[in-house]
Amino acid sequence: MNYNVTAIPGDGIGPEIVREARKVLDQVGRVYGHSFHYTEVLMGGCSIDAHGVPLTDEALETARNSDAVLLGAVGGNVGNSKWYDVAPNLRPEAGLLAMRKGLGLFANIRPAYLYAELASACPLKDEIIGDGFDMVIMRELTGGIYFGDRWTKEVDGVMQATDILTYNENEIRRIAIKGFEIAMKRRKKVISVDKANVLDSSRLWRKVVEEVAKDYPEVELTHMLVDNCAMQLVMNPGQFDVILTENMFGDILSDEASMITGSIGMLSSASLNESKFGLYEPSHGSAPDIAGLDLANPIATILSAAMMLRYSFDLDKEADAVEQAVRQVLKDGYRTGDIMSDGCEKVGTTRMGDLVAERIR
Ligand SMILES: NC(=O)c1ccc[n+]([C@@H]2O[C@H](COP(=O)([O-])OP(=O)(O)OC[C@H]3O[C@@H](n4cnc5c(N)ncnc54)[C@H](O)[C@@H]3O)[C@@H](O)[C@H]2O)c1
Ligand SMILES: CC(C)[C@H](C(=O)O)[C@@H](O)C(=O)O
Ligand SMILES: [Mg+2]
Repeated sequence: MNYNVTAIPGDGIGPEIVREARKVLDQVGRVYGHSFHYTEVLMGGCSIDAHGVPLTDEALETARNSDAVLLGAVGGNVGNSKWYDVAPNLRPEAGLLAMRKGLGLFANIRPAYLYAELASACPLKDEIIGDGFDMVIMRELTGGIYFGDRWTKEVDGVMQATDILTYNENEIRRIAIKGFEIAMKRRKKVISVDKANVLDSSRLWRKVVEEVAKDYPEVELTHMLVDNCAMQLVMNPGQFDVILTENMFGDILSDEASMITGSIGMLSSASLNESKFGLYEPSHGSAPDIAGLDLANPIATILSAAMMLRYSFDLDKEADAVEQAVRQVLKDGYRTGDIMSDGCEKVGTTRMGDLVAERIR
């Protein structure tokens, strides 16, 4: 089969990690008889430099008309990049948010799994790691505080900034359904994370999630406050199967979950709409501190490409092959710097991509 993929390298380490994910996809194509055709578009800081905006209408249309999108990352050094001090809609990250919203990608799936080989890269103690953990964070991606009204103004001589957090019941219901559906294919446990002791939006969240739960009697639903969840993730990560949560809580908790897998360079992600269309990107950012140095771990992006094969193209065998190849590289003792441990061989971004591609069977 032929698949049309919009490739968005973006900024910082983006071009390096997307190049490696494409290398692996191309090898999948050779071994399994598929062809992946890529159209590259600009998004983020590089688009600001070229076109004056972080995402052009043409780039969004190219993405919309393709079968799936593969993204590296966007953005510069927060606080001191040339793209920082501009209007909110002209920042690199605004390109990504516009793409998520424009393509209706409301369901963000971020799996956090501890490979046995990376146990020593996990900052938690052995007794906490126990038999490891295998969880999925189901994050709402097109609502909440990211997309509410915002303004900065002076009131009585004092600067004030406001960001509004709104959810409606339909937005909550559709992500809750996705969360329960994915739980049905896993260990049938949903922990819904909110701040219902303080926020009205969280109270509505809890109510709607409970309504949806009635359609999934086999799934065990519990609620957890977000501050407790942040603590439980490092105290007993094995208790989580599916974490269902809103946009900003999911952003924060997924970075925390990534670190206990060994490195943020390991956490893949899929952002899906109502159908099979999706945008696939690592959970991490553009890592400007290591850009261009062949230091970035490409595994999160490679595993995101595996998610693309599984969720958008229904190529389960091929997705398994990519995940198995990553596991084999780790078993064979190769590590990028972020997951390095004693007795392993340290490799750079390019070599890590080669090693995974070579192991596609
Ligand atoms: N989806 C995205 O495009 C996305 C996601 C998060 C952050 N960002 C943007 O990225 C920029 C930098 O943000 P940040 O520094 O807070 O987060 P970051 O994830 O880019 O980096 C945090 C730390 O993790 C390291 N790191 C990240 N990815 C790595 C990898 N693959 N291999 C090895 N080390 C890795 C970095 O070197 C850095 O030390 C900002 O402009 C931010 O807005 C973009
Ligand atoms: C870059 C930023 C807008 C983005 C987010 O907050 O969603 C990132 O942190 C992520 O996790 O994908
Ligand atoms: Mg994030």
